[in-house]
Amino acid sequence: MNFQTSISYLKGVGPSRAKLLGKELGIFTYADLANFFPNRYIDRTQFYKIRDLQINSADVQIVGKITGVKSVKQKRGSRLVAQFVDDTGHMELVWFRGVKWIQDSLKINVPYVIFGKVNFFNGAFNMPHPEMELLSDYKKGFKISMQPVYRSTEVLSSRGVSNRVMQKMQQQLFTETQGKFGETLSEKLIRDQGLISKNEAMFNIHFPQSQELLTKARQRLKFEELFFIQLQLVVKNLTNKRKNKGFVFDKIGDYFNGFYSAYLPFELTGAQKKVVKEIRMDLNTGAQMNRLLQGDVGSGKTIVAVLTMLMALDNAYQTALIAPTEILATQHFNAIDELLAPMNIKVRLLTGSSTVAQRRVIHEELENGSLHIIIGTHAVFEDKVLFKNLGLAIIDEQHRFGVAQRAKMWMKNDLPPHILVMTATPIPRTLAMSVYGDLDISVIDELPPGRKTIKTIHRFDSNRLSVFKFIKDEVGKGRQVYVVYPLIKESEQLDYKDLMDGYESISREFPLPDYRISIVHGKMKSADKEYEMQRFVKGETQIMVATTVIEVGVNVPNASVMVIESSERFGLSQLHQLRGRVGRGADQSYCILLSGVKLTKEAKKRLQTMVETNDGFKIAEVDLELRGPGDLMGTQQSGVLNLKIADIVQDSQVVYTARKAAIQVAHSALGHKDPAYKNIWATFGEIMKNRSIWANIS
Ligand SMILES: Nc1ncnc2c1ncn2[C@@H]1O[C@H](COP(=O)(O)OP(=O)(O)OP(=O)(O)O)[C@@H](O)[C@H]1O
Repeated sequence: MNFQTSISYLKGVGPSRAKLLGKELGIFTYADLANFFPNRYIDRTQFYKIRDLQINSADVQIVGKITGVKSVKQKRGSRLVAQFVDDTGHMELVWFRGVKWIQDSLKINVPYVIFGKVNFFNGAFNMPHPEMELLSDYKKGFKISMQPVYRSTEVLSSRGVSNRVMQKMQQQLFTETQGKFGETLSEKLIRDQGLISKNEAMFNIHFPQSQELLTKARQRLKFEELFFIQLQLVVKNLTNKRKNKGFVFDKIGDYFNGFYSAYLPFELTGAQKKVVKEIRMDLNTGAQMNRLLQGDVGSGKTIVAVLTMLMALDNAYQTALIAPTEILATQHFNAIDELLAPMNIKVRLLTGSSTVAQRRVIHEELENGSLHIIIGTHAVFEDKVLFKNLGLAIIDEQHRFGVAQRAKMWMKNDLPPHILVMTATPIPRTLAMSVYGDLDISVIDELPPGRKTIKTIHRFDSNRLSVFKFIKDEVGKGRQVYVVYPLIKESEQLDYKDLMDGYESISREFPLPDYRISIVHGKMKSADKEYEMQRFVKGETQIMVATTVIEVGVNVPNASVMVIESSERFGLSQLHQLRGRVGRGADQSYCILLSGVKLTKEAKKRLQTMVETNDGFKIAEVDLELRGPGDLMGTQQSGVLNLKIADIVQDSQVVYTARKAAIQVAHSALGHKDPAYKNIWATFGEIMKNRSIWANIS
């Protein structure tokens, strides 16, 4: 027997229960069972007397005997009622399910320990479906000061795996294995982090000997869990650096210097400079860059992208910039083309709407190398698109591109291009560390100077007229305004109706010829969308009515008001992204959140957070608290976050320390003399399976 042995061999389990455990709880082996931790504990140090019972007392434990059992017919089926007594009084135990089976198994006049919730009915106390065990068995079990409660056993208790059965299986496991798990952390790490040993932690998590030991057990297991996640990510990052050789961009030449000295439209912020430096260092190491660039909305990522492209150009390499939507790709193209206009650099746009003739030219120029920068959507990923020498791929908005697509970029050349992923959706640091821990991360944590904080106001729908009045005043001052409607897949039709109704009422309120209105939504042809967008960008229209297609990246500095309709239906990061469409110029900007009066607790918190802060990272933290990490990152990455005991929000401090420790251990493993680590890169999977090996490294 070892910990990889099938659970069906554990005494008392057998094939059919093993199947149930596997299917419902993912427990296949001894190790799986041992790592199936309780999710809460009940104090079972206390024993009650029947005399002291009160109505609705929960978690009551009593020692007594059954004096008689009868089954009572009721409308449907029957219920089983047992008389239960101790030396102070009597009460009833009641069952509504499994009557026959329970009736046969109950023993009369033998001491039991019963546990459960107490009700009062027909002048007597009763306990429905008590957990019960013969006192003699109870005394034989492991001593514990708190009773563990295992997740999901409620669902399975009617199928033979009650909490009590789960506890018994754990006891059996600890008896058979003597609870010898093998240490997975080094002595030094255990000492430095003030942890208890693996065996002690595992025992106390299932059989807490005291509150103090339980706390320590949880600490130890949380650290271990986060440590091994970080270790995997850190090793993956180091492995990639070794394995994925990259182009060496060692020249900073005329393109970069020429642009920087003559055409940079503004002084870079300190944060932008820092990030450019980080990227420059990456490009020069001989390894492929895999860097995530996080910057809040409007923090100025575009210029960083441009400077990186110029580094590629100075070393005679091409660049591809890929955006998730056509609007965004077009906008990037316009911005970058304009920035680079005075330079002798060829930039082109490739999207789903590019014509066959345009594509032909682009394909040709990319292949012969005369095209320096291609900006586009997924169309750039197509197999037909070949590059002469793609040296850099910049990917905007990581969330919307699968990692597979990222990998596909690599196949376009002998060596993979350097990769810079940009995201305007701030991710809390702990989450970024856990999900993107294999990437290097840069953060632009400073906004360009002179930005005025956007004033955010929450108003109920009934105040719409005063909001219209406000819009009129702003438009009167020459500003432009967005009015955004939600578009949720499930109620798409209704949403479109809301949008069109809204458009109509705004058209009535803001009539021609004084006002001109654009409308953009997902059902329009992309050429029409583009046309409407451009009218707004050029200032030909003053109001833009839209769905969330404008969520990311749209840059119209003259727009100073963002009105969000039904704002209670948006997620926090979406609200923040939308708000980021204003406040991009020198004027005071406003975000008005309209909502109904009835708000859920969470919706209230979201709107309140928006009113209180403009800081994307703070907003991301609240979002993480409200939604949990799985939801935040989408199912795609939730695997990494499928944590057994740690919690990325609550245990953020542990994430930091675990990462620090993992970096140290990974580097030590690299320099380790033992042959087991010699080729750590190749054998990592094996070393992860047998985690005890890591206990030898510090
Ligand atoms: N250092 C700077 N000083 C002054 N203005 C700047 C600076 N950096 C960027 N800007 C300006 O700030 C605005 C926002 O920059 P940019 O579009 O690059 O933001 P972003 O990070 O891409 O934001 P988003 O993700 O919201 O599009 C642009 O108008 C840009 O010209």
